[in-house]
Amino acid sequence: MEHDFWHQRWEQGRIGFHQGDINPYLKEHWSELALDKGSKVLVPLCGKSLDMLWLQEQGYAVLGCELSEAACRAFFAENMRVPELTQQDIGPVFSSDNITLLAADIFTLEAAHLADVAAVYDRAALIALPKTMRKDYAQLLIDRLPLGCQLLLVTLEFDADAGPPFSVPQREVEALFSGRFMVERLAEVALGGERGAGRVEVVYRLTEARSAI
Ligand SMILES: C[S@@+](CC[C@H](N)C(=O)[O-])C[C@H]1O[C@@H](n2cnc3c(N)ncnc32)[C@H](O)[C@@H]1O
Repeated sequence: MEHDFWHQRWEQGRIGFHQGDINPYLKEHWSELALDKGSKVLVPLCGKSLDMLWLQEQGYAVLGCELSEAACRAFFAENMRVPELTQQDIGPVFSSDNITLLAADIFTLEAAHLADVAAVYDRAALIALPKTMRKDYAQLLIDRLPLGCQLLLVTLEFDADAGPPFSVPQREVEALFSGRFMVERLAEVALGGERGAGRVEVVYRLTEARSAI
């Protein structure tokens, strides 16, 4: 997906992916990672997701990465926070109350940017990317996340190739991540309604495979 595609979506307010409430799978399954409070959680392709507020309220430090600077600004403005703004090598960085958003292309992140990350929360990140980018994204996480990292991943499955969002079946999740992580399917929920019919949301936990430790 080209950067312009996403910048236009934000400029035009075509952000149907944004949820006005906390993601129910996050609330239900986050505790299954058994992550120590105070740990740092990476939220890739974070948009202005309210899930970041929930994670912070649970006692975690949040590191979001989002291409759109407008989305980063909207996150803080809409949640009544005035962030500190600094410029880093990869782009502007907004921080307030243990939430740091990097307004940057995820593919420019180096291991140093991800130091101390203990877990990743991916909702609508992997499935936002076309196939070749999904490979690069998974490889980036495999190569650059610190040892012992875990992921909570929410995907969509449906019978079509077009996107975003893209359908990412379990066999692809396994192929993408099994080089480092053990993939467990925690839950699946068939969506209803006109937009959801035929779509299944799937929640995975990815933990470091024994052989990688
Ligand atoms: C489908 S939205 C999901 C946003 C968020 N995860 C949520 O649940 O609301 C995908 C987001 O990824 C951002 N994005 C797309 N490509 C990106 C990239 N290469 N690096 C960082 N962010 C990117 C887009 O601007 C968009 O906000």
